[in-house]
Amino acid sequence: MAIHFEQVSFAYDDRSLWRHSALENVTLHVARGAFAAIAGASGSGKSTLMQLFNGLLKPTAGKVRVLDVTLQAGEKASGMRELRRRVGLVFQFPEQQLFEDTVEKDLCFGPLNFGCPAAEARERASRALALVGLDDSFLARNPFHLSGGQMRKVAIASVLAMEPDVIALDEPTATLDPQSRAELAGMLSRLHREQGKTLIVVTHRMEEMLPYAERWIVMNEGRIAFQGTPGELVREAVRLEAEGLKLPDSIHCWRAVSARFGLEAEEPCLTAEALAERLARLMPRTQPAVAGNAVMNKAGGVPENAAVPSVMPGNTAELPAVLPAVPGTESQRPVPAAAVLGLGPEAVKAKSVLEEKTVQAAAAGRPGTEQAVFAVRGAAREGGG
Ligand SMILES: Nc1ncnc2c1ncn2[C@@H]1O[C@H](COP(=O)(O)OP(=O)(O)OP(=O)(O)O)[C@@H](O)[C@H]1O
Repeated sequence: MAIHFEQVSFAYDDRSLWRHSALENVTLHVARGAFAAIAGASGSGKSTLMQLFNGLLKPTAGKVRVLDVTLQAGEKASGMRELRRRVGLVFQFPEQQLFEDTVEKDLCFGPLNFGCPAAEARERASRALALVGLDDSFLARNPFHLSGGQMRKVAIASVLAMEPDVIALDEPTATLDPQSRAELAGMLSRLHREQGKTLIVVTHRMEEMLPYAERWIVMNEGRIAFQGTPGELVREAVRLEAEGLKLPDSIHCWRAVSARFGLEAEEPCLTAEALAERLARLMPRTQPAVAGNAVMNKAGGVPENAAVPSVMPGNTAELPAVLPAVPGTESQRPVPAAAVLGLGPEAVKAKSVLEEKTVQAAAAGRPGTEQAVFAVRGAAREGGG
């Protein structure tokens, strides 16, 4: 186990008049090599939790075990320096911690500080930069002359240069533009897959990490509201929303689709690609190549005069080959998949992660067609998502 918390509580300014309890009775575990995500409302204790991972904060009650170091409330711990090297924390806006006049100096700072010889520190700097997808030409550049996304990557590389076993990042994609956010999320996933690092990402954009995180921890007012797999998260969705957690639309969309087609026991499809492939497999085997070319009205809803087929499990032949276009509307956006599938009122909850995405789903083994092309778009909900 990389991280194990046993009934951990933490209070800022403990034993003072200003005592503020941030964590209460938290028991959690993250396996070695896992990709975990921590979600929860602002102030729910996510950043505090993260700072307990490398002993930056110590529990005021309970026991924290990280790798082979135990931090017990009220006891002095040994091995803290090594723990800080092995568990790298990337704080919000890490680029604010860059301070040298070249990227190379910034990347070498940590390793040199931990006694690494200069030549090895430079090798590590180059390797860390490659891991975040930047080449050696960046080494000589001034970090303050880079784009926001590049600075963020360099700041993450400066933690990677320490070659930690566990990396915890607090809102790594905050304030980045959509393309840099997607790039960074993909880069973290690669780091986890190819380097076998234990990765823990604090996020309030759950949808960004849903394709990657295999374990979720949800905080609510300093307590654990949920921990488990994405499938378990979907099953607990109603309770979590009742407790005030806003869940991403991809979860609503899968709940609606899985309830409609009796797929609740399956692993959830929480990305547009996975959902499109699953929908492709619902298609009848003899279906010709399909293009969902119906259009939406301006509000993004289902056109009133669009035929909404009734599709039941085992009765998928009723899916129309080509969805009807609606005259007199300007939009040429694809019709909402959820509504086309006859999901009715549930689909209203499913504004899309799938939005604006046309997905090619392989439909292997289907006579007569090599690919079913789905123009997939979830039903729009004003202000949702
Ligand atoms: N240095 C501090 N001193 C006193 N209280 C603090 C301190 N840092 C955080 N807190 C309080 O502890 C609680 C948990 O804060 P924390 O920053 O861990 O939440 P969070 O879930 O990470 O929030 P956010 O998503 O806004 O970053 C909050 O009530 C916060 O006000």
